[in-house]
Amino acid sequence: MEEEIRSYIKQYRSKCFPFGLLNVLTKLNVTENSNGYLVDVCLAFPCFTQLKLAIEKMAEDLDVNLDLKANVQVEAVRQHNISGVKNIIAIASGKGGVGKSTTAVNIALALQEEGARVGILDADIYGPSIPTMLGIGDQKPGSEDGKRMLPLNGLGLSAMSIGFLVPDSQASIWRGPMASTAFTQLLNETAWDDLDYLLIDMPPGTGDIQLTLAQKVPVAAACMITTPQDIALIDVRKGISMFDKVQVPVLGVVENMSYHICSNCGHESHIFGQGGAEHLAGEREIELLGQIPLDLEVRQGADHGNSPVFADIDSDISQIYRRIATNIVSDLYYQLDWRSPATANLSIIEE
Ligand SMILES: Nc1ncnc2c1ncn2[C@@H]1O[C@H](COP(=O)(O)OP(=O)(O)OP(=O)(O)O)[C@@H](O)[C@H]1O
Repeated sequence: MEEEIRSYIKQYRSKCFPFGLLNVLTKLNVTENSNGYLVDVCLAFPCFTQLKLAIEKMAEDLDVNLDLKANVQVEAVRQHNISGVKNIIAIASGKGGVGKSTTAVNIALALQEEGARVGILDADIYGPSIPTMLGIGDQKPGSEDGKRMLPLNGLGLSAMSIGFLVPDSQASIWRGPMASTAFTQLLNETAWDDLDYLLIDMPPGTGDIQLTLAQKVPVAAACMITTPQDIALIDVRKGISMFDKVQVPVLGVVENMSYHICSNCGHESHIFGQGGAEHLAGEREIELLGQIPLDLEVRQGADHGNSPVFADIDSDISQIYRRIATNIVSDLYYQLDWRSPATANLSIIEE
């Protein structure tokens, strides 16, 4: 039976494991136990939900009782000198107010649920909202060595924001160079603690500040957030071009406020339009990473520092964020070893 289990794992394929489940395992031990068999694995990226589905299917197909033990060991896809962080992912939007910060927080929480160590850095110098969204707006970071700040912890995430350090009114008068210096200081002078992923909540827009950040920070990849509205999609195209310019791969686009489901009758309405992000993804050959509904609990969570992803990991909305989070990190794993300029070992010859 041990051999049957191993060969099942080798041939198991799904959207999350297109090259087989074995391809993403850095450890696989199968041993008999009192219940049946124990499958003990180590994953190369966080995807507990998809792994559990695979193991459940295997137990059914092989008609055997299986226990699962899993952990995650993520590698850096790009070399850099930010200590305590393996992979930096920029969460960006062209237009303001599309729900970028809310989505960044919920994706970070979903990644955490899927088995990763995750941090979030609020680069929105002019309107830092991460402290409020994580319910830690009234806290101040300390320091152990007098040199680097300790990140604060909100809903299990390591977090740093200019909002912890200076009043909003002070940061809002900073000019471009001052704002980007403040941000790079925040990134470099925080004692990040062995994070698999640091998500950067980028300031909205595609101006000089955003360009400088994209250039200065060793970002492994970017992920764009948009609403289905034409005006947001126009700006997100500019954002993608900006990342192209600085050779940061854009993994895909997340459509936020994609639809709304009426809590009384279940009718689905497309308040901000329909099909826009899908069209954009096709046009720019990037992935549509997922579609998030306009949801009351998402809004309440963001306002009160308690996300629905944290409150109920099995709810429908949690599953949507978890799927998006897994799509992002699996893309990073499968694609970036050859797409990232820092790790590329292919040369493309134009004919
Ligand atoms: N899926 C959603 N469902 C309901 N409300 C949402 C959703 N996403 C975001 N919101 C709400 O929309 C508002 C704007 O969200 P958020 O602050 O995340 O946007 P942003 O793009 O980061 O803004 P800014 O450009 O100012 O940084 C917030 O009140 C948030 O609660």
